[in-house]
Amino acid sequence: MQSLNKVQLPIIDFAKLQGDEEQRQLLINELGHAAREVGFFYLINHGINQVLLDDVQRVAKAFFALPLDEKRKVKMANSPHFRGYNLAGAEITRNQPDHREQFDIGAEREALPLSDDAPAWQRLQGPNQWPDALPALKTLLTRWQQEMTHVALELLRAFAEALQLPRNAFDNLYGRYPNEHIKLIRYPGRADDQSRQGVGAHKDSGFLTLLLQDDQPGLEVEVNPGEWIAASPLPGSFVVNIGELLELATNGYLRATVHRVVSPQAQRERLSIAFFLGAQLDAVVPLYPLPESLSQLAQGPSSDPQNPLLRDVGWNYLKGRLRSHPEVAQRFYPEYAQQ
Ligand SMILES: O=C(O)CCC(=O)C(=O)O
Ligand SMILES: [Fe+2]
Repeated sequence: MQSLNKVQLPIIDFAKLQGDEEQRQLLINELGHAAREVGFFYLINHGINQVLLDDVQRVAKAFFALPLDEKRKVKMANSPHFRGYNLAGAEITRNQPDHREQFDIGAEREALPLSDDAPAWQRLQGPNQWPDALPALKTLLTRWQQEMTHVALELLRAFAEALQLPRNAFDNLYGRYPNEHIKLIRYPGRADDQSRQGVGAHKDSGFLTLLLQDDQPGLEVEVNPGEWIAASPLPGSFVVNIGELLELATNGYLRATVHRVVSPQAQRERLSIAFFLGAQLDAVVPLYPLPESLSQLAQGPSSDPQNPLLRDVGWNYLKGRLRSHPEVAQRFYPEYAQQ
């Protein structure tokens, strides 16, 4: 393990996208390299106001500080749409509990009226659960979701350019209804003799993830098999990583890199806010025709054999949610919980 506080991942300066043509090209090349070689990078000058970053972190902290009773009123186990609060230890990655407490929201939409033959993933759409005890949470996270979607989509278009595809190549995949997902996460400190799995090693399932972390280390990235480096906190930045949908869409040319979080030491805690940009639930991920110079480097998506990828976005997303949240699975999706 190398120094925990050194910044070792590439840094992408998003302001260059607004610069002259030379700067734009530079940024697009850097982005292509970062995504291909590491699959993780810091995004700086992303355009989201520091006041909003601070407000969202503050309200997330205030949420976790609510009495347990208030948090339980919005527990995820009540929601067929996988929205709401989970106690630390409730989520499972690689068959082990994750020691993190979390609050999930998604795109705020009405649940679909379901016919008997509707695919189960249609139940993923629906309203969020908001705590009455903290009305600012809804206001701030709704704004956060809008602004983050904007940044993520601009980034995705820059990715398309880096792949020498038309700028709007991915537009019809996320379509008018991108499947956004926000997770507020608190990692409690753990004693040395306890499991330190904050979240177990995994790939993210969507297109892109943008993560706002506080000043506590813990996030680690597997840059080569068995070689982990720290994604140390870099103030004002987002840590961005590629999800499985982009890996799938590029036949593995882009990497969805495995990562994990190691719990803080006892008496500490770590707070992070993840924004996952997914595709429209009814989309099917095609294989995009990359130019020869890129496609010859693509080796196929290196899917986790324990967790094969599906091109049908809704099914792929549902599969991930069922695996992570067995309580919701058993209550609302019993026919799939058995499998
Ligand atoms: O909290 C973090 O730093 C990372 C969280 C993460 O990887 C995830 O929730 O998918
Ligand atoms: Fe992740």
